[in-house]
Amino acid sequence: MLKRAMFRCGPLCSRVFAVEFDLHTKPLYFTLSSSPQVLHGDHQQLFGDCGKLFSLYVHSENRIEKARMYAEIKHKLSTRGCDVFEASSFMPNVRNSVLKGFFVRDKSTTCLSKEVLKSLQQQKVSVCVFSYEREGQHCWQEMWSAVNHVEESVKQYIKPAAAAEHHPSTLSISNSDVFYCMDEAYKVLQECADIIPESKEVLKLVDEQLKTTRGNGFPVIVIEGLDATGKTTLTEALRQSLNATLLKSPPQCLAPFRQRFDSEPPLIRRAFYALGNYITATHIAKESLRAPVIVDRYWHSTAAYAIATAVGGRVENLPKPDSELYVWPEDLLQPDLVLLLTVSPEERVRRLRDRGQDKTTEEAELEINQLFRLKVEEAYKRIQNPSCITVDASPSPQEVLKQVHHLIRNKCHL
Ligand SMILES: Nc1ncnc2c1ncn2[C@@H]1O[C@H](COP(=O)(O)OP(=O)(O)OP(=O)(O)O)[C@@H](O)[C@H]1O
Ligand SMILES: Nc1ccn([C@H]2C[C@H](O)[C@@H](COP(=O)(O)O)O2)c(=O)n1
Repeated sequence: MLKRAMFRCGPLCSRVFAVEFDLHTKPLYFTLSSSPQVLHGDHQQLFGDCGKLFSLYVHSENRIEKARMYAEIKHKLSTRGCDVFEASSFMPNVRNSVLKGFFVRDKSTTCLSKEVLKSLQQQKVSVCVFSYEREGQHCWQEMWSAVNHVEESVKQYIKPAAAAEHHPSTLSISNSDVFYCMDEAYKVLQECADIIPESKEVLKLVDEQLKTTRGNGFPVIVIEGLDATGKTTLTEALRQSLNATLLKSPPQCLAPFRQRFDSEPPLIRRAFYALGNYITATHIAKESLRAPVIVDRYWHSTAAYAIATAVGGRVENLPKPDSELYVWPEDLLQPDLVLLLTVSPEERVRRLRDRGQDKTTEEAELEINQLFRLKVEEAYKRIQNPSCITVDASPSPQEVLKQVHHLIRNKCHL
């Protein structure tokens, strides 16, 4: 079964592998060769360091199963005290050719990872073990099995490869992390209906919404931004000052299901948020006939967070600014104006602290989160049609409101 799945993904020798060895640089790329290849620099550091080195890849024809298994492995490995690097194998420029996995380095004397590997071996996971020959400075991989430890004696040598033009994760974002039409997100929840009963309730709520097209009504203004940038404060002030209707995405009717879907892997979680936007869209269409509408988060949030999560490491790994991945879904109601609130990282932390965020979460605001925030903000800015206008939200709430009124007057003639 495993071999058949791997065969379908293309022969190993034609695939490129990428390991997120250092989040601040490009992934480390390599291919497989039948002859030994001398390793230098980062390749030598990854493959030549002490400790046992493994790679794990999930194979399943069922995308829901695959996504959940991947998340489960990630969780299992993160609690074992090993070094875990996200990895992928792909065919250059071939969409949906990506297999996601991990590199695991276990430096413990008790071989903590072994137990995890054994439990995974029963599942649709391929495990390779790496061996490094110090004198010849080369490394090879072999398939691993819980019984024999090395299943096949065929050695495949690591051969450094040039960096791919586009980060491999960008090959699988469309309709896995970001959904470009409602039907694609709908299908995901249909596929998980048996294992996540709440999916049926969400789909029922989607079905109940009338398919609406927007008439010539009042302006629709979306307020976007990272958490604690002041969206709630501003949207409430706008509601009062413009006599507007305030909506949110996800809408209130999905609130009882949000926690459930937040605990699911990106494929399922993002499909849930995507459907939330379509429900909010029908509310926008209706309410904008009566008054201006202010929306707290919408598609920009769904796409920006999804892209920033899917793409590992640094901002440079994001899809290029002209990528089709930033294009607004054709079947989703468009707002008239999208404003992106930004504040400095220091000011955000201050606001989070003042809001009473607990110490643990605050402490989690470390560099890795800083990288993530930079990617979310950059992805927000790259989204097209409609693109967003950045608003410096550092001044006082009154000042921010004044700036925003000015923009709304100019852009929406309100
Ligand atoms: N312009 C401002 N200057 C100083 N503090 C502000 C400003 N706007 C909001 N705050 C404060 O910052 C904190 C976060 O604001 P708010 O809840 O409006 O942000 P948010 O973007 O809605 O956050 P989240 O997305 O996490 O719900 C609150 O304590 C709020 O009182
Ligand atoms: N339309 C939306 C709204 C929210 N999200 C996701 C993105 C973040 O993970 C999280 C932030 O929401 P908050 O904590 O501010 O309520 O929810 C989304 O994907 N799409």
